[in-house]
Order: sequence, then structure tokens, then C-alpha cells
Amino acid sequence: MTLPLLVAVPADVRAFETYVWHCSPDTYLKAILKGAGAVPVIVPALSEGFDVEALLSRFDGVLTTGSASNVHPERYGVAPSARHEPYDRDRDTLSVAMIRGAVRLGLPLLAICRGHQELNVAFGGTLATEIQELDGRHDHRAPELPEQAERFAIRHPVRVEAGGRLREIVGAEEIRVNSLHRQAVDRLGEGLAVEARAEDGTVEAVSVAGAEGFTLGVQWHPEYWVESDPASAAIFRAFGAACRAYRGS
Ligand SMILES: N[C@@H](CCC(=O)NCCCC(=O)O)C(=O)O
Repeated sequence: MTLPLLVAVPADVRAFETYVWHCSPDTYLKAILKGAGAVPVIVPALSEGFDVEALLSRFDGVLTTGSASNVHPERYGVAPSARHEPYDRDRDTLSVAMIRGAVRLGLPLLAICRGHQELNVAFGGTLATEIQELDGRHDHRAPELPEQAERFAIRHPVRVEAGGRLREIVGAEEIRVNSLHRQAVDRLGEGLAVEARAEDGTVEAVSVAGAEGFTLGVQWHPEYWVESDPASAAIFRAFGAACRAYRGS
């Protein structure tokens, strides 16, 4: 029997009906299955109760998802304000630990949107909030439309840096991406390399320079169109291949 590839996904913590849930949107889980050929495993945000790096030794990759919640600004030395809310501090704790552990172990890491921001913070970087209010910046928030497919519609170009990991994956100097965020990388984390930028300079993708394993953070959402958009499919294919290679290593 061949053991399936397993990808760890840190849960969000949400209150719903009369319970607190540890959960993750199905679009990421389906993209891991269909795009990377791996089985997603949601890890509850209870990392005070277990050794995260020991847990990661049971996995072949890590994917950190997007979320409407924001990384708590105290994690990057900024005083909290209503402009940084809503928070999910248990998600912060688990996700940052999984990111650092994955990079240390050489475990493939794909970090998406909030996950991309967590990657930057995990390496000592900072985030800007409400970037649409900053001079010269575009509005990167989701359009206020009812249909999810309209909110996640592909709508702006990003320039892919020459010679980087992402350029190798997508094979193009420009791709078009979707955008559903109001925060973004401000000061780049120690040892991170910019892999793509939007026209307004927003950092849209990063990698960990010199990392042993596959590491890619993207501000957009390749999971949403993984079955129809070539660049999205290429990202998940490369992540899956890295997980298979890691399993074989
Ligand atoms: N909260 C952060 C990260 C944004 C993000 O992960 N968006 C995912 C989709 C959220 C939605 O459905 O609205 C930020 O705002 O920058």
C-alpha cells in the first residue's frame, strides 16, 4: 500500500453556532488534493499542547491558507488598533511555528495570502495595513460582489522577478492574479527574496533565499483557479512535486 502524501494545514479558529471550530476553507483543501496530489490534514490551532516540529516530521509539506483575519501586529512590533482587526492569535502561533519548522526541516512550504504575510512575519518582517489608503497603492481588497467566483476573479498583473523560483515555475515575466487583501508586506523579512510585485510595488510573492526545500509565499489565491488557470496549476504542481521529492528523500 502506498502511503498518500500528507500536507499539514494550520486551522483558523472560528465561533459558529454554540461552538468554537478549528477549520479551513475547502478551496485550499481541494487544491492540495487535485493540484498537488496530496491529502490535506487540518492541524488544530492548539500548538501549546504539542511539539510542532515533531508533528511536522509526519508530513510531506505545509500549506498556510488565507483568512479574513490578520496577524496580530504585536508579532511585528506594531501597536494593535481597530485597523488591524480581526485577529486569530491561536492561528498566528501555530502557523508561524509551522512555517519556521518547515523551513528548518526542508519541508516544502506554500504560503497563501495570510499565509504569505505570516511567512514574512515569521522571518522578522512587518506588515502594512489598509494599504489601499497609502499613496500610490491600488485597492487590493476583494470586490464587494455577492458571488465568490467574482470576489476571487483574476484581475491584475504581477511582474515575476527574473531568475527566481516563481519565474521557473510559471515560465513567464508577467502573470495575472486575483487579489483579496488589505494588508501587505512592509519591511521584508530577513533572508526572504521578492519573487513578484504588483504594479504599485506591493510584494506579491516571496521565497526563502537559500532554503533547502521548496518555499513560496504568494499574496494571491492560486488555490481558487487551480483547475483552470495555468499559473495557479503550475504552482500547485510544483508544490506537489516538491512534496513527492521530500517523501523520497
Ligand atoms: N487578512 C489579510 C489576508 C487576506 C486573505 O488571506 N484573504 C483571503 C480571503 C479573505 C476573504 O474571503 O475576504 C489581509 O486582509 O491582508
